Amino acid sequence: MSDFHQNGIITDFHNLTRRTVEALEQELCQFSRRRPMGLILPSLFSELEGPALSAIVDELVKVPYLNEIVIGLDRADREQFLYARDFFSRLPQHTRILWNDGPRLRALDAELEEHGLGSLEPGKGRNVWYCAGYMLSSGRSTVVGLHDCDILTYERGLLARLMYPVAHPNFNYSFCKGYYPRIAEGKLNGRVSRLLVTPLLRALKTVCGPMPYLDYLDSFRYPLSGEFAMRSEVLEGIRIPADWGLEIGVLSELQRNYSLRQLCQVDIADAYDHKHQPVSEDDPDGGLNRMSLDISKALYRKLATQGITFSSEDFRTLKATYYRFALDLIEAYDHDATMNGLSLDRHSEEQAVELFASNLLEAGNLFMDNPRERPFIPSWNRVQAAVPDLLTRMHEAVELDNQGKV
Ligand SMILES: O=C(O)[C@H](O)COP(=O)(O)O
Repeated sequence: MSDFHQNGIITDFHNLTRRTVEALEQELCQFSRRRPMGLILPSLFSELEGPALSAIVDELVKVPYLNEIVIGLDRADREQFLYARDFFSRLPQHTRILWNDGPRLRALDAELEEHGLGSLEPGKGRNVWYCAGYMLSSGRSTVVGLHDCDILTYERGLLARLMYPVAHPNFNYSFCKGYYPRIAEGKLNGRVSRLLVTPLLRALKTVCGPMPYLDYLDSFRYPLSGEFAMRSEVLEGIRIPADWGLEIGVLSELQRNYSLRQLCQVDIADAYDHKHQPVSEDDPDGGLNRMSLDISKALYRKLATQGITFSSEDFRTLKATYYRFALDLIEAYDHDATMNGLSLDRHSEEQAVELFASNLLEAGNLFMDNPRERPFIPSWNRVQAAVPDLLTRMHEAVELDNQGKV
């Protein structure tokens, strides 16, 4: 049961009374008449074969207020796309699959590249971006939700709670981020969020001095969660990073483009579990190793846009400050876990912190060597200015693919 604390920066929606999903859905059905709702599911083909997605679809079948579901399907060949059509066909909502690797969408991607707007690395960021474009072209939803496809603890109440603050016709929120504790099998998870992002934000406040931007990011209880809901116009204006900086990038764009009174977060689950990536100490291109590099670079780039300059000495100071904050937090997490009858492997937590600390320096070097590196995908506003009919053609391409003309 959560408390009712408000952090004074963004509004926090708690779960104080455990309302039933049916009660929430009844209201959402009414809201949907004024604010039609859609859902984006960024998925890898491999997730169709994993343990989570089939159960997620079983829950979505029962959701009565959604107008459309758009699935972005990555890493699928023709047979796999056809299998996916079958897999999602039991959804009663208006459902479309974006076959990102199919010839039609590939051709549009190549066209964007010719305009200097493409050449994006495949990944969740790019997948979400294309789904957003499709949603804009379909015009069916004014409120759009998004969640990962590897959630093992999925219940449709999670979606209802995520959509509610943005869907309520009398509320003026443009964006809502979900939060939850990542706990499973008696363990505290969420390693990058707990051991990198939180202590890094606090260290940056010490090294760079107080900044509203850092307080804002730190006010999110789970800044890396992949679950959010927004008004559809948000999709047109934001520039999303294509790499693991996606979540930090989205939050940063929201702070730039909206008043804080239009942003909120919501408690969406008592416990959340998903597919865990390895730390990958020896592979800077994989697992949490890569994630921590991308996130650190995303933060440095954003701070640079706020007028902060960094030198090598600053990165060394940041590393030392971060390390101290992170060790103190491990102690707090450990004690909290103990009282809750959970466990925490302090040795592997400290090993992860050592890796993240050295990645802060590495990310600093990469940032200084190549400050112009921009993993950002252009906003849809810009794409529409450059290629005005692209969204219409993308809509047609998706329709043909979904009719099975492949
Ligand atoms: O949210 C996070 O911190 C990362 O996605 C890692 O999560 P995990 O430790 O639960 O795998």
